[in-house]
Amino acid sequence: MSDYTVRTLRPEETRAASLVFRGAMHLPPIKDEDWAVAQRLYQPERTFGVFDTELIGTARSFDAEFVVPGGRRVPLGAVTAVGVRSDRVRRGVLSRLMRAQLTDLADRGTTLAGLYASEAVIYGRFGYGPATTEQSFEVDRRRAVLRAEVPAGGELELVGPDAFAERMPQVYAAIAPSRPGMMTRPSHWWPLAELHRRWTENPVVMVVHHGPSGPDGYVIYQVDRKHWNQPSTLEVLELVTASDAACGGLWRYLLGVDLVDTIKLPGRPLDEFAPLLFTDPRRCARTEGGDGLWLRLVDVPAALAARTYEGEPVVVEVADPVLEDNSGRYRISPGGVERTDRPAELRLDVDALAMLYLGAWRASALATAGRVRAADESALTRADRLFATETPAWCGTHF
Ligand SMILES: CC(=O)SCCNC(=O)CCNC(=O)[C@H](O)C(C)(C)COP(=O)(O)OP(=O)(O)OC[C@H]1O[C@@H](n2cnc3c(N)ncnc32)[C@H](O)[C@@H]1OP(=O)(O)O
Repeated sequence: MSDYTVRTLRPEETRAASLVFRGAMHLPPIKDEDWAVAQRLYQPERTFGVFDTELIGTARSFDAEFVVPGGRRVPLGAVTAVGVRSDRVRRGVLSRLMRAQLTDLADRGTTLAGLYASEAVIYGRFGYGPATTEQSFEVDRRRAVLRAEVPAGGELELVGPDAFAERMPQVYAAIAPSRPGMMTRPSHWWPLAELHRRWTENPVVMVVHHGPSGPDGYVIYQVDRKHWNQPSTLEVLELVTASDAACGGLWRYLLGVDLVDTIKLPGRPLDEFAPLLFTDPRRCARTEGGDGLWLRLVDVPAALAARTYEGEPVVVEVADPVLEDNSGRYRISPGGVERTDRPAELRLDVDALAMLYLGAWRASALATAGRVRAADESALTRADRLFATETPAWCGTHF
């Protein structure tokens, strides 16, 4: 086994980290003219590197706030840009990075860590579990007709490219994050949106809906139209609405965009209502679905205490081999969460706890898969009720 050094990178080393990550993802290096923007993604002290003779693996995180069931916001470490050089994989480099990063996040008092996984087999062993589910739709724009009852909507504002960088953060902060699973977008996130606009061939368009008390919805999209006689697609990059009028107004707008055949709506929440808006719901067809945000409870007692519950108490024994302080028994009830010596009614690993945490998965389903071990059926029934949520969690922010 090689000797490795694992440490946080200095600002002048982040470009090498970007090169390692992008190489691992089969992406070209960031060009000189874009680096001034890209380097703003790097929150100081938050990029880890693994070295043998040189840098061979990296992972970074940035701070945000995350909405948990019940509406409270907790500190989130948003983990991204994970990559190991292809000639050094499967030698434990990622394992060292994950251990260092999680220990660091715990020392900083972070409650949760979150990431989007390139492959679903990577992060479970480090305590991450798929905690939100997303689905995608395609609207046959030329044949789709809105139902007459859909609200007309209020005033719309087309945000020009010059105003984008200023308006987007304002509008996002005013409307989101509202539902469980959403997160704030700190200064270390916004350069991603700017890089996307620089790198995409098709113009990115933002339209804001104004309600009686200010912005209450927006859509960001781009249209891919290769040639005048080929079908063209409008891809919705973001659609957030906080009122029925905003929803109706923005959908009327989208259907009215000329020269478009198909509207693609990727990464939507499980309770997406778009098909209900059309006289023929099949004109808004579900095309795919799968895992969205992966969560890791970094501080299990703080994370469990932050969300709300309904029903009867249950005693859960959590095993966390990476952050061992989390291991132990917790009595979870609507009145609060406490460590306890009472006998365990459910036993599970910390990655399975992440799958329960936002209500995406039920304890009884995890038990069927052997991921939760229950003393009896009643403990499962109580856990199903305790962790259930009214609104399916959805993040809507990629990083
Ligand atoms: C949040 C994000 O940034 S997602 C992007 C993640 N990055 C990528 O997908 C880029 C391409 N892939 C890579 O860079 C690397 O293969 C990584 C980062 C996924 C894994 O790095 P490695 O250093 O090879 O991982 P490491 O050797 O520590 O593996 C730990 C364990 O996970 C397993 N593992 C790691 N990656 C994979 C994988 N892609 N598929 C299957 N198993 C994997 C290993 O086999 C090992 O299992 P073991 O403990 O049973 O022996």
